[in-house]
Amino acid sequence: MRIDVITIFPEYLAPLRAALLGKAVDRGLIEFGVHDLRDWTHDVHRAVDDSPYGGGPGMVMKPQVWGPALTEVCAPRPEHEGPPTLIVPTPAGRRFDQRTAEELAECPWLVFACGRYEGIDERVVEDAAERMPVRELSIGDYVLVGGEVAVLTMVEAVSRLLPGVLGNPASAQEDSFSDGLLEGPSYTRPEVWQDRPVPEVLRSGNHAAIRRWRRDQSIIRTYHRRPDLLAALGDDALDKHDHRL
Ligand SMILES: Nc1c(O)cccc1[N+](=O)[O-]
Repeated sequence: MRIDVITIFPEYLAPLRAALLGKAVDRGLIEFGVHDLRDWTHDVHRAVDDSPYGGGPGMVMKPQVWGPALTEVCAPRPEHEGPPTLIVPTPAGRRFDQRTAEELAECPWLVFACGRYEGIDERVVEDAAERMPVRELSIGDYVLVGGEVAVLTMVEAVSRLLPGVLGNPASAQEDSFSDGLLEGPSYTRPEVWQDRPVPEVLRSGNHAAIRRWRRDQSIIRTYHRRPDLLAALGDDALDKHDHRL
């Protein structure tokens, strides 16, 4: 997979080359390109924004800067048959969740456009959508200063699903949300800590009972913390177990 990021703060994306992702890059599983949006400015102040039409607070990012940047960064590449998928992190986007991460993990080439201030002139996305798939995505209902943190979040959630990136591929299948439920509690040694024992079933060696206990704990935790996820699952997904919530 190739991932390009366009931003006015390239240094914000340094974590992409650290730890797990850095190893994936070293092993050729992911190719990163980080681009400074100001490289496509033409004035002495290297301005990337201007005041909004219609008035209002804040500034809007200029189409005359974003347009050429996207044209160049998204230009056809010999190693890719088609155009990239353009991802625009925005509080006004559709929710980015595990299913979205799974969909994006199937894309051979992603380009992330990091907006700042009040966002990017709407015509930039309209124009890009005539040449490539565009997805405006939100990682949550809160206000950030820009899209860079959202890009780091999405890139990690997507990259860990790529074959070979995680040491144990099974963990990508068993973690929270992979089956629509929250992950239940986890324990490790010692057997007793602060007079708190590890649940006996986990030490029983009875793998069927352990699977059942873990499933019940996931359902109970999801019921108390994220009932919206349970509602989305529907009854048939929960009928496998006789459980007490
Ligand atoms: N929430 C937010 C924001 O305030 C600014 C850029 C991106 C996002 N987001 O992806 O959720």
